[in-house]
Amino acid sequence: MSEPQVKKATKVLVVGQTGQLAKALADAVPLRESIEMTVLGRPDIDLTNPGLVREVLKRVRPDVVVNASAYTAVDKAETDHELAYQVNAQGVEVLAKACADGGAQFIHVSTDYVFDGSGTEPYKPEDMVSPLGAYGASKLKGEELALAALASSVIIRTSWVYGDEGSNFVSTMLRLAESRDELGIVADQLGRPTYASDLAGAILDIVPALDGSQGGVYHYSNEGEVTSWHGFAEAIFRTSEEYGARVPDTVRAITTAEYPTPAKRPAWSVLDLEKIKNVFSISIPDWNDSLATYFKKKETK
Ligand SMILES: NC(=O)C1=CN([C@@H]2O[C@H](COP(=O)(O)OP(=O)(O)OC[C@H]3O[C@@H](n4cnc5c(N)ncnc54)[C@H](OP(=O)(O)O)[C@@H]3O)[C@@H](O)[C@H]2O)C=CC1
Ligand SMILES: Cc1cn([C@H]2C[C@H](O)[C@@H](COP(=O)(O)OP(=O)(O)O[C@H]3O[C@@H](C)C(=O)[C@@H](O)[C@H]3O)O2)c(=O)[nH]c1=O
Ligand SMILES: [Mg+2]
Repeated sequence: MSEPQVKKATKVLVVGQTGQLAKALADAVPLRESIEMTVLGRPDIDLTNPGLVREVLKRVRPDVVVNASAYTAVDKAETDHELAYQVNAQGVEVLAKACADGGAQFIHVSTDYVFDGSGTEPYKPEDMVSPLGAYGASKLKGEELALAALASSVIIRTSWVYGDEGSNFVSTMLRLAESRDELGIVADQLGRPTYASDLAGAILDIVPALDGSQGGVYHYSNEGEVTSWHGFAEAIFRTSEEYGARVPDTVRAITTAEYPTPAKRPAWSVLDLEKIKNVFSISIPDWNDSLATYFKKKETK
């Protein structure tokens, strides 16, 4: 007589405890019986400390590592190249190598800012990359180093991420609206936002499907109409007003030239989502619906 088959849970190590995506992953995991998750951040794991990274992986012995940590300060990276590269490039290589040594799969998150924004069609994962700033360049290097160290690495580029917690464009808009009557928001940078909970859900769908053959670059954002930061701000205020929040009288559409920043940002960063949907059979919510979910969740907190 054969023993009953008990399928072992997949052991996932998430790197980046305090970040938006890491928190969304931790929030989502209780819904997934087949996943056993450990979430670690600094000081317990630090991508700038290779010895510590290797030690943690040897101790935890994960089946899958999800890197949700990064140097994400886009403007600061312009004057802080060194640290941005240490975390987003070298640190990722160390992590990918440690995965290779320990026989773990690696899911790494990257960004739309690897593109220069001169495109006119949604960017496919294989389209030409040419980052405009140090953050994007450091993230691109991280992608390359991860794939070179471990060819089965699944790199997920995403865009305009906002989570329930943490600092992001949505929380910035809500904060500014408390005190400002007028805002000027760039209307000539186009893309689509990503709700961190949706990305976390997709990652947890992908985890049990990994078999070592899916290595490469994928794109994930929310679905829906292409918008601009200005369009996104308008949608944020439309919804926040329904929940009784103070909103600015005027949300002006401005040009990038009218909002100078240290780092250049792509004018077009719309991601084509076909590959991730097809390879992993996932469906992706519309960003307007996810924004509504974000506010609904906020209200019940
Ligand atoms: N936010 C966005 O709009 C977008 C993000 N992405 C990518 O998505 C991923 C998740 O981003 P998001 O959740 O928004 O990021 P956050 O900025 O919210 O969080 C970043 C996390 O990285 C950690 N971290 C920074 N440096 C190190 C280090 N040396 N060692 C270990 N951990 C470190 C931070 O920890 P600590 O608290 O200790 O500083 C923090 O927990 C990143 O790869 C990012 O590049 C891609 C597109 C858009
Ligand atoms: C606060 C503010 C911003 N902006 C503009 C600046 C910028 O072009 C745009 C968005 O501002 P943020 O500071 O949120 O943008 P930024 O930090 O560049 O967001 C990026 O973060 C990294 C980590 C990524 O990987 C990207 O996908 C993207 O989400 O809005 C205004 O026009 N008016 C304003 O009042
Ligand atoms: Mg930012």
